[in-house]
Amino acid sequence: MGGPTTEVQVLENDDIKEDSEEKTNKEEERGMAPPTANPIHRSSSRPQLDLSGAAIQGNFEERNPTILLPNQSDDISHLALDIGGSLIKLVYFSRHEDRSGDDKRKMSLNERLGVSNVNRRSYPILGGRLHFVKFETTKINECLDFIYSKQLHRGGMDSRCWHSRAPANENAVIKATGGGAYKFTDLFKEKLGVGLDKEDEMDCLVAGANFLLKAIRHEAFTHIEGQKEFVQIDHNDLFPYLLVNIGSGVSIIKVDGDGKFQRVSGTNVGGGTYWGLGKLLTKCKSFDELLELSQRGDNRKIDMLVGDIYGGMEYSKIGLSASTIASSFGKAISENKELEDYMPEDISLSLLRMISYNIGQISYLNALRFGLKRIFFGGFFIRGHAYTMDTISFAVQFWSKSDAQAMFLRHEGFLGALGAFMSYEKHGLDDLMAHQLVERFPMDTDTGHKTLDISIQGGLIFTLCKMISWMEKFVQKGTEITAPVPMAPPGTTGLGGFEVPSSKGDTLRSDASALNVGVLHLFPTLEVFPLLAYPKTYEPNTIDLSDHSELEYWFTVLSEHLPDLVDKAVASEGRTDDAKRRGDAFARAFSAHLARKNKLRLIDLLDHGLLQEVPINLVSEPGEVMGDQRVTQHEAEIETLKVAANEQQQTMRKILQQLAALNGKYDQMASHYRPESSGEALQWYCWLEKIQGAPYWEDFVTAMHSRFGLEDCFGALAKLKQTTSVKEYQSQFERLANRTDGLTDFFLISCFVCGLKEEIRMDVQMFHPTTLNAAIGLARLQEEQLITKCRLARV
Ligand SMILES: Nc1ncnc2c1ncn2[C@@H]1O[C@H](COP(=O)(O)OP(=O)(O)O)[C@@H](O)[C@H]1O
Ligand SMILES: CC(C)(COP(=O)(O)O)[C@@H](O)C(=O)NCCC(=O)O
Repeated sequence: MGGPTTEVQVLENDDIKEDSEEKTNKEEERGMAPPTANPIHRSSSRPQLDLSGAAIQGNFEERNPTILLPNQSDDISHLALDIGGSLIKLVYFSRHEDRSGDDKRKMSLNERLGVSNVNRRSYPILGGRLHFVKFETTKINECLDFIYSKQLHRGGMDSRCWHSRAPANENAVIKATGGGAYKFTDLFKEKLGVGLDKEDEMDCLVAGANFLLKAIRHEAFTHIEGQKEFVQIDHNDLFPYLLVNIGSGVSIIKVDGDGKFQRVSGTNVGGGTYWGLGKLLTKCKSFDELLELSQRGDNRKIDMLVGDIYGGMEYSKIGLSASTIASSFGKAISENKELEDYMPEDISLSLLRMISYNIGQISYLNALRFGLKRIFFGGFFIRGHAYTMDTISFAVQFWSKSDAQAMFLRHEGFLGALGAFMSYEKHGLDDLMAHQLVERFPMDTDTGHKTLDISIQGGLIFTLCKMISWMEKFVQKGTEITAPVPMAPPGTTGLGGFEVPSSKGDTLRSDASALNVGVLHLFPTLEVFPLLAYPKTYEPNTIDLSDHSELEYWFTVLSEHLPDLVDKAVASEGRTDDAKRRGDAFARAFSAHLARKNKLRLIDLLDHGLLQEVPINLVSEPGEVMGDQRVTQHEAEIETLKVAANEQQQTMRKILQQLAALNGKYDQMASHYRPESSGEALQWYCWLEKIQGAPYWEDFVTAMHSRFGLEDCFGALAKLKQTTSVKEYQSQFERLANRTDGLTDFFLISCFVCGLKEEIRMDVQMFHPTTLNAAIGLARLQEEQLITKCRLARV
């Protein structure tokens, strides 16, 4: 891999194109310092960063997945950098509104209905994501171009539009850590017109690791003999631990708390050594190429084993089997061979094993010094590579006799950059109370709104789409919850023997993965409106808000007095930090709720918990035995959707009743799909309810379909099978997919791949495509190969 060294997790080509087009219109010269801007500034009134409820967005296999910040209300425009010896790491925040590519097609509900969010100014519901991007340090200009094209140094594209006439800020700074923060200060000033506000590298590594370990579920995992298992971290029992950051060099840090740590050791044999030596010895052009080579290598061709020294025997007295490596690269001295006589594959594997094992061993010895049992490994040397992790784990396990455990982090290389990002707000992580706020006020991951609230306002098809998309997320959540969380120490694998490991990391997963399966927290609680004086005797349905002026009145009262209300609530709890945080979260959730002002009863305005808790244990796990058949992941998902849909009947009934109250919304929806049906839908629904009562969801959808002839695109999509060429299948699939809305990429890819002919599907599945385009491309490739094979066979 010579060229594609830039690995961007979320960037889509369209984005680059679009951004740079806009840019060339506005700026004449590429790479010049910007004349005007809304730069990231340093001021005491800087908007607050809210990391509460942070959760990974992406499937379990994805590395460096984006992190959702569902409760981020202030419009922050943070970008932070870690400029290391080998790579530059960027972490930046984007709001949900900052849509790109596909998202732009999907209008927000309010846009569709022409409703403006009146509360936005006082309590904007933003939410957003943390993005993770990396570049080679030697190609720093690409990084500068990226920042420039996205205007990240000025707070992102949107802010530029809003404030394009704002004067330049001479003191604009970006938080940066790593050696490059010193080395490249002038370059950043010259090219982007911003200063680099330097943060200590070790401080940042520790802050980033603590954040991930405390606040992000499914971040840490063990990797033993090819088996990856997530580790549940107990926030209250995290410290002390050993943090080993394997970057160009290796830093070994004993972490005792937030901001409490000591760099206890390090080694200069690290990632830079593997990449540097490997490049010289194999002539590889990129790190990934070197890593890929190792997957086909056999280190015994070049490593000297105990058996080579002991004439095929083991040295059992000191516990060394014949296959134990006695000396890495040792065979090269005793054989009359030149470098060219060795396979680059074998050299790469031997080197990788030597360095990984050595780091694992040194790390354990340091853990032993301080009596630590848990060692977390970060840094981009690891690159999520199975063999590297297995080797490190093996070394720790072997030398500690299974007493210590090696664990890895999904955001392995971004610890420093995350720490720098967090240094914009230097608050302790103990403040965060991870997951708490989001559980109280669950947000929709795409919109930042409460999950089902948004569905209630929408047209029915939109609601249906949202439900399905929501249920997919629910499935994901359910799987997370029901998945076993191993805490037991790993077993031993043998007596010092280091056979050629079975797993060399079969496929090197691309970093540029952008699966969009979010994590929702589905535990809303029904609570009495906080400031009711006499909750027990309050009869909520006394005021009918079908009178528009009544509605306006109550709406104004509730929204205008929201700040006072929150203030009183916070004061009633002694203005503690916790009370303030909860007050703020309540205000945001409640203002979103009020934005749905087409409510008829006061109770609806006051009630911000429509959803009842959904029983999670109904979710079937992939691979679970159903009757005689093991269901595939996809089938399990569909099954789960059905189960979840049935479980939702009661809730759906409520929602449908409310939908009926939203005068004309049915008609909007129906006319959208069949213009001539305008005006009929509400009438039809009233009649339906009259003859059979509020319908169950499935009955309703069926009735709706037969009455208005709406196509069940979702069902059809899930059932669609390839019968002719991939091209034809692709067209059919796209036709149906175009008529749906709100389906996640994960669902679409899964449907597409499952519908492929078996001989094509198997190969496509092997590559775990992370975008629909990739899946289509792979399917076509596989089809071509099959055709060629057939042709050749005939010849
Ligand atoms: N695409 C890549 N290009 C170069 N090195 C990479 C790449 N991916 C992983 N690495 C490995 O990661 C190491 C750098 O890790 P990192 O944590 O970024 O450290 P640093 O801060 O020193 O740059 C490199 O020395 C190399 O071993
Ligand atoms: C100097 C460094 C902290 C720089 O960090 P890096 O860019 O490698 O991530 C690191 O390379 C290191 O800790 N090297 C090991 C030096 C030693 O202890 O021998």
